[in-house]
Amino acid sequence: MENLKTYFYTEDGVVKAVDGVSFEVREGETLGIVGESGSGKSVTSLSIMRLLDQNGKIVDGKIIFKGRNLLELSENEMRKIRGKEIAMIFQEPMVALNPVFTIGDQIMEAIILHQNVSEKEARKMAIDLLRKVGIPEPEKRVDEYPHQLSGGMRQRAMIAMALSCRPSLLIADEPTTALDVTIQAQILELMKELQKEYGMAIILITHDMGVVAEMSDKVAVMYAGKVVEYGDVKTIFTEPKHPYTYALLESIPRIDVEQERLKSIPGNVPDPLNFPPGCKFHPRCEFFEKGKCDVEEPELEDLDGNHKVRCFFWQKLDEMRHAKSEV
Ligand SMILES: Nc1ncnc2c1ncn2[C@@H]1O[C@H](COP(=O)(O)OP(=O)(O)OP(=O)(O)O)[C@@H](O)[C@H]1O
Repeated sequence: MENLKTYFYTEDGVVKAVDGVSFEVREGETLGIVGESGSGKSVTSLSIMRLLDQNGKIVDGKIIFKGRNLLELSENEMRKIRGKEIAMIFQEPMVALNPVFTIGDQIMEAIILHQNVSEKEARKMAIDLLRKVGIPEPEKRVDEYPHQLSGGMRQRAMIAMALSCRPSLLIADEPTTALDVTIQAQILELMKELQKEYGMAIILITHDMGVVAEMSDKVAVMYAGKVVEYGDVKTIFTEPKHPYTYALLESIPRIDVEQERLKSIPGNVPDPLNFPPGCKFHPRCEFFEKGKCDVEEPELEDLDGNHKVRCFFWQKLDEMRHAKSEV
C-alpha cells in the first residue's frame, strides 16, 4: 500500500479516515495493524477489498497486489480477487455468515463460485475444511445453521469459508475480540498453522497489543488515520519510539511487575471532523512542546530502513525509557 487516502463525505464535513498510509506485507508474513477505535484500521482493510460505504472514496494512493494496482481494476476483475485471492474474516462471524443457509451451503457456494468443481466435490471439500479448522464431527456440522454453533465454532466456520479458495492474503479484522481468552488462543494458533501450510500473508487488525505480539512479524501503529510507527515486532515492543506506541504498551497487563492499576491513555481519540492542528496526538502526549507539536505535523521519519516514527521528539521518550531502566 502506498500513500493510501480514503475519505468519507458527510453532511458535517470530510472525514479523513485514512490519510496517507503505506505498508508492505509479503508471502507468509503477518502485519499487525494496531490502534484505538476510530484510528482507521478497518477502513484501511475495506479499501483493499474496495468495499467502502457509499459515501467513501479512495482519493489517492496505490494498492499493489501481486504486481497489479487494485485501484485500477474494473469491478468485474475485483470480484474475481475478492474471496479468492484476498479473503476477509471479521470479529462477528454473523456478519459474514448468512443465518438462513447451512454452514456447508455457504462454504460450498464460495468454492463453486471460484473453482470449477461439482456440487458433490464441493461438499467433500467443505467437510475437509471444517475438519481442518478443528470442528468436531464435520460430516454432521456441515448441515447445521450458524446459530447452532458456539461463537468459537462459528469463527472456525468463517475461517474455513475464507480459506476455501486458498487466498494469498487473509485480512483478519479483530478476529478474536468477541471470544473468551482460551478460545481466542486456539483461534490464533489455528490461523498460524494454516498460514504456515498455505504460505499466505495475513493483515491482522486489532487493538490488542498482546495479540500483535503473539502473531505479527511487522507492526503498523495507527492514530487518527495515519501510521505513527512502523517496524518489526521485536523493535516495536523493545524500542518503541512514538509516545502513543509506548502508551499502548504501558496499558497491557503484566505478570512480571506488581501493578495496582492498569495505565490508560489520557483523553480520547480526536473527533475525525475536527482533528487538532499539528501532531494529532499532541493533546494526549506527555512530551508535547508548545509552538511545535501543536503547529506542525511531523513526517514519518525513517530511522534505519526498518523502523519509522512520526514524532518530532522521539529522543525524549528514549531518554526517559533509558533513565527508567537504569533505576
Ligand atoms: N461511512 C462512513 N461515513 C463517515 N465516517 C466513517 C464512515 N465509515 C467510517 N468512518 C470513520 O472513519 C474513521 C475510521 O474508522 P475505522 O472503522 O477504520 O476505525 P477502526 O480503527 O477500525 O476502529 P474500530 O476498532 O472501532 O473498528 C472513524 O472516525 C469512523 O467514524
